[in-house]
Amino acid sequence: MATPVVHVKESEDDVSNSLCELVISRASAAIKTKGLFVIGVSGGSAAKFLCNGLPSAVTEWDKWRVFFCDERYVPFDDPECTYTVYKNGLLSKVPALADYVYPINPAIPLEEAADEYLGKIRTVFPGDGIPRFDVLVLGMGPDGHTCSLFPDHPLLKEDEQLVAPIADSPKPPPGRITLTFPVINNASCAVFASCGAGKADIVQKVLEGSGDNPLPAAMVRPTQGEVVWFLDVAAASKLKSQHKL
Ligand SMILES: O=C1O[C@H](COP(=O)(O)O)[C@@H](O)[C@H](O)[C@H]1O
Repeated sequence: MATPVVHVKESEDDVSNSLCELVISRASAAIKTKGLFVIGVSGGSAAKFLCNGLPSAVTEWDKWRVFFCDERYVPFDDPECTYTVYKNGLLSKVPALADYVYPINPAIPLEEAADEYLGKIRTVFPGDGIPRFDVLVLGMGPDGHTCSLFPDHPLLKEDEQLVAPIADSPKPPPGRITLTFPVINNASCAVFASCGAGKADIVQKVLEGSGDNPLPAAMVRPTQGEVVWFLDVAAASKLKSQHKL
C-alpha cells in the first residue's frame, strides 16, 4: 500500500507546474508502453491547476482519455459544472482533445447518469474488472473530502458500485457522481494538489493524523500504485515532518 510522497513548493504556480509535469511524464510513459493514457480529473482548484499548465504541453492528445473523478449533477451551462471549466480552460485551447473527454449526462436521472458514466469508462476498460487509471488528479476540500466522498458518508464504504450517484452531498450542489474507493485505490498514481493557508489544518490531519476514523483524502492509498501530494508552503505550514521540495 502506497505511503504518500509529499512535495512542498514555494507558490501556487509551482504546484500547478509540478502537477502538470507529473501528468505529462506519466502520459508519455503510458503512451509509450500501451498506446493510451487514461486520466481522471477533479474540479475546484485541481481544474484551475491543470488548465494553467496542460494547454502548452507537447503530447499526443489523441492518445489521452479523460474522465472525471467526480462531477456535479448540473447542466453544462451551470457555473458549478466541472466539465465546462475544462471545456473553457483546456479544450478551447487544445481542440485535439475534445473527442477524448467524457462528461456525465446531466439530462437524465442521476442514477441512470451514474450507470451510463460507468459505461463510458468501460469503453476504455472493457469487462468487469476494476478500471486502473494511469493518473487520478484529486483535490481535497477543507473538510477532508476528495472526489464527492465526504467524511462519515456511507459511500466511503461502497465496495460494489465503481461509480456512484450521491444525492445528499453536504457541499452544494447536492447531486453528484463519483468514483468510489475500489477504483481510486486501483489507480497507478493518485496525485493531490492543495494550496493556501485555508487547507493547512486539514492537510496536517490527513497526512499526519492518528489513522482512527480516517478522512476521505487519507483513505486514498492505491494498493499497487503511488500517492503524491503537491502543496504550497501555506498549505504545508502545519506539517510537523520534513518533506521534499
Ligand atoms: O466539490 C469539489 O471539491 C473538491 C475540492 O475542491 P478544492 O477547490 O477545495 O480543491 C474537488 O476535488 C472535487 O472535484 C469537487 O467536486
